[in-house]
Amino acid sequence: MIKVSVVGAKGRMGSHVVDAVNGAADTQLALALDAGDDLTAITPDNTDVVVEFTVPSVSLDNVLALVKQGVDVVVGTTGWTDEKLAQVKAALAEAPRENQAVFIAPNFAISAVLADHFAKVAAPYFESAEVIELHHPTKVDAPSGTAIHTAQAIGEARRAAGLGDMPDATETDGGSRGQVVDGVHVHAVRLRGLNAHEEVLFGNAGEQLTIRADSFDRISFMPGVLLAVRKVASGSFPGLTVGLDHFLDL
Ligand SMILES: NC(=O)c1ccc[n+]([C@@H]2O[C@H](COP(=O)([O-])OP(=O)(O)OC[C@H]3O[C@@H](n4cnc5c(N)ncnc54)[C@H](O)[C@@H]3O)[C@@H](O)[C@H]2O)c1
Ligand SMILES: O=C(O)C1=N[C@H](C(=O)O)CCC1
Repeated sequence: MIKVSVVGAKGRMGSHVVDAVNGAADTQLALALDAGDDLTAITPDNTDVVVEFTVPSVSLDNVLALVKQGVDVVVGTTGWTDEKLAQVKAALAEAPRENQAVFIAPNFAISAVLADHFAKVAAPYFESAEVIELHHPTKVDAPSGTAIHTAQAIGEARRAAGLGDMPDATETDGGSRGQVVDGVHVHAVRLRGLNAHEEVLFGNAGEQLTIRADSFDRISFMPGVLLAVRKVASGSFPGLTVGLDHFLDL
């Protein structure tokens, strides 16, 4: 049995994770903590893997504290930058247990992970690419972590293919062209009724490719969360790993 503690357990995602951990045959819930609870209650004695779904403003501190406490961490919270990731790597280098692991996924839904993968494959073949992410209006960050990840992957694939800047004659922009991430324009929609959705648009003269992923319900993230818990608990992924694609045979 893998002993799993959940941090952010009362949140929209955390509460689903508690149910998923309780429902799986090979995982058991250790502690379910939320804001105001004492993170030091989590120890290697009671917990194999912590699942962290909180808010971008606190996630880094939680992860650094948990690494110091000697437990492996699976993180779904967004807001990760290269600088924050470097802090996690540094903490892991000083971790009390050998081969400790932190796994961070911008998105645990298979549809989103595949959309990201297909976008990477498509990117070298198109002159233009833009990302539109659409989410529920209670989301606190924009653009989504997933959209940033997708845009960075497209930017990297374009650079590797020797592609230059995208065509764009815009001279005046009050914000309508979105945020530019790694040379890719990213647009964020917040709409009551939505959950988590992403569209990647690719264009050439006379043609367009659209890749779209729709997560209608938060249960769509749970198989990915459990997969990450199992992979991390197996001890085969020491150090920092970012992206569920590392656990899939893509
Ligand atoms: N990776 C993915 O697949 C995925 C999917 C959905 C959401 N997310 C991300 O997960 C995060 C959480 O989303 P949500 O919709 O569950 O948000 P939410 O606001 O519903 O839940 C966040 C929870 O964290 C708790 N919290 C705040 N500060 C805390 C602290 N210091 N210690 C412990 N708990 C604390 C809050 O009380 C709340 O219960 C966001 O960053 C979101 O973008 C990621
Ligand atoms: O609901 C959210 O908030 C989501 N956040 C992640 C992101 O920002 O990419 C994943 C999708 C859902």
